[in-house]
Amino acid sequence: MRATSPGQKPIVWSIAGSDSGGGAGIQADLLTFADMGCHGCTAITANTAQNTLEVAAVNAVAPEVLASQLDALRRDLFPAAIKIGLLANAEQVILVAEFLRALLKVKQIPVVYDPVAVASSGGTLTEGNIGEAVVDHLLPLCDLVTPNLHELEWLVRAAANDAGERIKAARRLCDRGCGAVLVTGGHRELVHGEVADLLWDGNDVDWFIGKKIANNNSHGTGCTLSSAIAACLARGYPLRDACVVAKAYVQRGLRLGSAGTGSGIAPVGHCGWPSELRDYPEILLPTESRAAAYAYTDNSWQGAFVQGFATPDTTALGLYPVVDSVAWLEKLAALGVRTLQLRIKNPDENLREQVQRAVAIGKKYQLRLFINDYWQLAIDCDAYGVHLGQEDLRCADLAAIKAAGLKLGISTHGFYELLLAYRYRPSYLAIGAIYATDTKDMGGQLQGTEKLARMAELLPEYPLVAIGGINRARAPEVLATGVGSIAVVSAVTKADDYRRAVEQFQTLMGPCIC
Ligand SMILES: Cc1ncc(COP(=O)(O)OP(=O)(O)O)c(N)n1
Ligand SMILES: Cc1nc(C(=O)O)sc1CCOP(=O)(O)O
Ligand SMILES: [Mg+2]
Repeated sequence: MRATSPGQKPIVWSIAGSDSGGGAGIQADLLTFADMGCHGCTAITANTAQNTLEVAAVNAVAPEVLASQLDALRRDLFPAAIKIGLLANAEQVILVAEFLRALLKVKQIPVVYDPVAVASSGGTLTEGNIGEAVVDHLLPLCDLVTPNLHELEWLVRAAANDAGERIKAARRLCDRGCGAVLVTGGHRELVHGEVADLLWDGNDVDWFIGKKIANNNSHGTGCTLSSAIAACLARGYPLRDACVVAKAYVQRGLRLGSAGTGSGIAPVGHCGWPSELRDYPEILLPTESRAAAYAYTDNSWQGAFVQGFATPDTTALGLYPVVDSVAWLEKLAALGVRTLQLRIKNPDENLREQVQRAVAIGKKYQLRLFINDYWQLAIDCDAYGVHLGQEDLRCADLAAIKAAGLKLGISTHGFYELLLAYRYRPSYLAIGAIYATDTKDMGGQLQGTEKLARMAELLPEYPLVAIGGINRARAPEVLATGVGSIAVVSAVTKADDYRRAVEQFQTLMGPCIC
């Protein structure tokens, strides 16, 4: 992973309380920002006297003390994201809301609010009930609010026990004006052994499911989660990617942290970027049977949930040109290219015949030939494999694709989609767009090689394909991330000399995997 010099680190503010025990609050936030490659700044709202057993005192700072910290930061260290934690009284809530309102007029910055009111040791942290001030003044300024179940119930004044109640409460909170709500489920399991967090973004439900870890080092998990999300947002991650990476960071801290610090609930560990897949949550799919326990229904998802598609003969699929005609397939197959895709976006009445001819060429040259989009035709024509996008997963008959023995490749754009697609255990996972491309409008969903390397690190043995804006000059940087295949459209089909382009890629990747 490339080191980032201090000057390049995104700045993240934490407006929160100090935990003298070093487990939660500002202390946890700064450790988290550092682990996630951000520079942390703080505006301290309260000086809490805490250890792992109790909250002995809260000691809110005076409004002018809080305001002077915020003003100093605004003048020099403008943030890329803000995390808000403990606000000790209604006056502080209103002060922070007014400050934010002015700041957000200068520039839109993601704001993540962890509505801390009660410490994990059970001690109350606020002076009086600040719930009304929070809902009226602060929520409308927040992009994400991250309550645990107690905090959710406190803010909406309703029970949030079963899955249906949680979804309803999250929707009600979101209706008060915040962008999204992430409800952490650590306190009550819906399915034994599973810690499920619920994301409601105003339109869709998502459940992120982690394995329960029975260690006694969970102090500061809420602060750490919200700080990790803020850090990821500061780094430009989309919301869902930020949530799953942050959940993995906390899971890693629970797994690797030390349970022996203090004699009560020990601090969660801060153990660096989550580089192991086992810490990442499973994305719940509405088609799987346990979705009922999470009240997760979505009629736009059809078909059965199936896992485990045919594995290719190698994890390194090599140079992978994506072309729009049978003629291109034949020309490239003749040059020794082994992995190819037929991607016809404007089909005419001859589509079936084109797929049949493509499959025949595939068999003649023993290609790993994937048919894009047309999974039914691919099955009918006995193709080697099919490539599907995220939207296709809702309606394609994946059970039929698997039963027919076809290989399945799935497109992904970021951590969330990667984890979602991985649930199916497809034959390969494509990650894009790595760079800007003129071939397809990717709506700015660019991954870059740093993120690609993070994703490749999670799945070291899995067939991974990088796609989007890759040319001969960029290929070494892409291959250095650990992916075994590069998919290209224009670098081959728009090359002045496609033979030379293929030869150059083959030289780079080695003939054995092409
Ligand atoms: C190898 C590879 N990766 C990604 C894509 C994109 O597929 P999809 O998201 O289905 O988009 P379209 O190609 O259908 O526009 C791909 N085709 N191949
Ligand atoms: C078809 C396609 N899918 C992408 C994805 O990220 O899913 S990027 C892409 C275009 C790739 O073309 P080129 O090599 O010319 O940039
Ligand atoms: Mg497609």
